[in-house]
Amino acid sequence: MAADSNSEYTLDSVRKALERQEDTIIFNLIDRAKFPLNSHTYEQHYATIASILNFLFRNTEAIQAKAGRYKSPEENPFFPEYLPKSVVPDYPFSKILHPGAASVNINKSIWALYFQQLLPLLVASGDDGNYAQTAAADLSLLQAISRRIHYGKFVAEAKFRESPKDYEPLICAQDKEGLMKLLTSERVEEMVKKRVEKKAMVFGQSVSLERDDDDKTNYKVNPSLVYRLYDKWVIPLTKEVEVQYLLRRLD
Ligand SMILES: C=C(O[C@@H]1C=C(C(=O)O)C=C[C@H]1O)C(=O)O
Repeated sequence: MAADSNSEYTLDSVRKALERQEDTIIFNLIDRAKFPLNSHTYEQHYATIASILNFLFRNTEAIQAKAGRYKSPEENPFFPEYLPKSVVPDYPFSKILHPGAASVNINKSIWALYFQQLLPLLVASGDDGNYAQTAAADLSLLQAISRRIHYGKFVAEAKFRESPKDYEPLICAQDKEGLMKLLTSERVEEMVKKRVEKKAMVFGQSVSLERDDDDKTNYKVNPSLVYRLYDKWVIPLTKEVEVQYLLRRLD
């Protein structure tokens, strides 16, 4: 989002940015689902690297860090302990978030959920030998999911600015449950889940030039899985980021 000025920064503008990120996540789900599980990608078969995934992920993050990716407050690395310094000048991003935002990074939880719970539901079993391409698809999808979840920092800041007097007492009391209750909007959550399910139907349908009606039964990714992805992981983890950010907001 990188609002050009704080005046453009509202809960509505943040929600519009979250909506736009849905497209990126769904197309990355479609891309990963092109490959079977390709478990070889994740196993240690080589003396010099932990796995093809690990090798590609750490080196890609390192290159992207040198190009300045993680200077953006919207980006959070999976392996921050291995990142080289950026070689490009800093971009003057709007100072929207409280400095404590930099210490909020739940990518280790996202990584575990992705490989233990989501991936087995997303892909077919099997091996087609495309291990580097599979790892690249995992990387892109994990970065898209992580970006969306950590956008919770911007959501939380917008909510705090809208009603600081509601949030300050809960932050002072470090009341996680109270903060979670105050920031939750079940109406918005249900709308988000239904919208991503519908997008999965639209983006994932097979388009035919021979038939007038496109095939609306064979989707590239199961729309109900996308609903479940948001319901069980993306939304709860976004709210966890919101709470963690708010707990530090008055530091
Ligand atoms: C992101 C927000 O905060 C919470 C998380 C939501 C989500 O992850 O989609 C939606 C509504 C809220 O419960 C929001 O209010 O828009």
